[in-house]
Amino acid sequence: MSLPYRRRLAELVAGRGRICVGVDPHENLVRAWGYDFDADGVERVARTLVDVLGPEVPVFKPQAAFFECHGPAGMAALGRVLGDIAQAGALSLLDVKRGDIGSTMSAYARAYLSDDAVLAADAITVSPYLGFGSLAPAIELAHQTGRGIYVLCRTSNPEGAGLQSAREESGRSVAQAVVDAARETNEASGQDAVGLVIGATLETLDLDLDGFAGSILAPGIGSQGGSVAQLGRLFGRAAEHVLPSASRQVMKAGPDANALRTALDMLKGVPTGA
Ligand SMILES: O=C(O)c1cc(=O)[nH]c(=O)n1[C@@H]1O[C@H](COP(=O)(O)O)[C@@H](O)[C@H]1O
Repeated sequence: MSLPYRRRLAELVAGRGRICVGVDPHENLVRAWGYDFDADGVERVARTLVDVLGPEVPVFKPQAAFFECHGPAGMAALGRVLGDIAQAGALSLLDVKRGDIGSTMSAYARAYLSDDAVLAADAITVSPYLGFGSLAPAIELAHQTGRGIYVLCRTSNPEGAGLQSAREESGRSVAQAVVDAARETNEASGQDAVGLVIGATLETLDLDLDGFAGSILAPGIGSQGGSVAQLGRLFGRAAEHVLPSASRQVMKAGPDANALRTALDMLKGVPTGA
């Protein structure tokens, strides 16, 4: 087993800064970079991005959807992108948002979190809305292989609030139940392999994150209106665990390498909140 994900992340963030760059080759972006929107175009954009920014970025988050929509050729391209990320010494957080009954979840876990997986990543995004307990096979494999999972908690999109802020009979919100289950899992394992996804677009934090020591992915920077400068105010003491994530905000600067580096520099410098 390699070092636990949380520890590898902390070491990389200490050296490269606290930022996650999303690899989301949208059709309009791929065309603006001068390519057709096919498996080849998506691969060129993604691999150029990783090639240019690789040494300065601790975590890349490829969005699987943009590769999956090109079928087997797109999936093969995704495999090469994951390989490039590893070559650059960065971590790959594959955004697949998987979630299913436990027996099926174990196959998804095997697809991304086992050492011999074709699409092995350092971490994946998962959905807890079939019940946090249904994620157990992914959590178990992540612990075994030193990988991580990020559990959707309070997402950046406006449609998420109704479901995620709904209350249990006890009065606790559904999203808070996710936080509590993640915290308990981390405390029991001592690995902090379970992270949370909490959107940078939230007006206020309607969650108690005290004692949560896993990584908190905060997508929604830039194109969705969130800003790195606001994260200290939004997350307070938990800000030290926050990994802000931006995709289009960086990628739209390409394909010029200097422009990509400038866009990345503008995103770095997250307040610690400590
Ligand atoms: O899990 C995610 O990464 C995610 C969660 C969330 O709450 N909101 C969210 O936007 N995302 C993903 O983060 C990326 C956002 O892209 P940009 O808006 O271009 O930075 C997309 O790949 C989304 O699927």
